[in-house]
Amino acid sequence: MWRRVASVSHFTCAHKSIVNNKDVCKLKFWEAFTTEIPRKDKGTFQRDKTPFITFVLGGPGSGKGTQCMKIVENFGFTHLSAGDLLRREIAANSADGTMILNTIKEGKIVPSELTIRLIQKEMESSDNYKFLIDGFPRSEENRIAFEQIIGAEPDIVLFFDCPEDEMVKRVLNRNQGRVDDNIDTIKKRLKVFAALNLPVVKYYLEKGKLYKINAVGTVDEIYKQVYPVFASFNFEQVRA
Ligand SMILES: Nc1ncnc2c1ncn2[C@@H]1O[C@H](COP(=O)(O)OP(=O)(O)O)[C@@H](O)[C@H]1O
Ligand SMILES: Nc1ccn([C@@H]2O[C@H](COP(=O)(O)OP(=O)(O)O)[C@@H](O)[C@H]2O)c(=O)n1
Ligand SMILES: [Mg+2]
Repeated sequence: MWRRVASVSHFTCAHKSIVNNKDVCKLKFWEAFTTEIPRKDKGTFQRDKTPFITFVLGGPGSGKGTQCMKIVENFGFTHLSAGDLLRREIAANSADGTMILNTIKEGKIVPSELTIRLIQKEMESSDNYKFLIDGFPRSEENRIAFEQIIGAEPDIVLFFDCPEDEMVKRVLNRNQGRVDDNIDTIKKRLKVFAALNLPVVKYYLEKGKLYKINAVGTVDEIYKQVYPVFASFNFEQVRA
C-alpha cells in the first residue's frame, strides 16, 4: 500500500552518512558494540552490524514519541526516549533522581554525561542495531558530548516542526501525569527549545542529515512523511 515518494524532505543523500559511521566503527565503543551484536536483519540494507542511529528532534508535544512508536512497529527500531530514561531514574530513586526531577520541573537540561550514560547503557544491552534516540540531543552541549563519549554521529535526524500554540495544546492534553506538563513549565521548555535545541537542528540541516517533517495534521498524515524516510533505506519491514 505504501510507496516510496520521490519528494522526501531531506537536504542530501542521507545514505552518504553510512560511510561516516563505518569510519567511527574503528572507535572503541563500536568495536565492543559490533562484536556483541548478531545481525538480525535480512533486508537489502548492508551495514554489517554497524548501528544505525536516528536522532528524533522537535519541541515539547510535537509528536516525537507518537511517531517513534509507529517507526518501531513498521521498521523494528529500538526506541530510546531520553526523557523516559531520565524519568525512570526519578522513579527508581537513583542517586541522581532528585537532581533530575528538579531539572525537569524547571524545563532545563540534565547534564549531558548523565543522559548519555543512560542511552549508552541501553544501546549496549540491546541486540538491535537500529536506534531511535528521541529528545536527544537537546543542546549543542548534548550533541558534542555524545560525539565525544559514544564516538558516533547520527545517520539521520528527524525534526518535527510544529507551531508553539499546537505544542502547548497537545502537552496540556497529554494527561500522563508529568510534572512538566503544566503551563509554567511548558513556557520554560519552549524557551529552552528555541535557545538550545534549534541550533542543533540548524547544525544537522547544514550537515545535510536533517529530515524536516511538518508536524501539523493527524498522526497518520504526519507518518506519511516519516515512512518514506525509513523505506528509502530498505530496512526489513516488520509490519507494512
Ligand atoms: N498529530 C497529532 N495531532 C494531535 N495530537 C497528537 C498528534 N501527535 C501526538 N499527539 C498527542 O500530543 C501529545 C504529545 O505527543 P508526544 O508524542 O508525547 O510528543 P513529544 O514526545 O514530542 O512531546 C500526546 O498526548 C499525543 O497523543
Ligand atoms: N536530552 C534530554 C532530554 C530530556 N531532558 C529533560 O527531560 C524533559 C522531558 O523530555 P521529553 O523528551 O520526555 O519531553 P517531550 O519533548 O517528549 O515533551 C526535558 O524538558 C528536560 O528537562 C533533558 O534534560 N535532556
Ligand atoms: Mg516525548
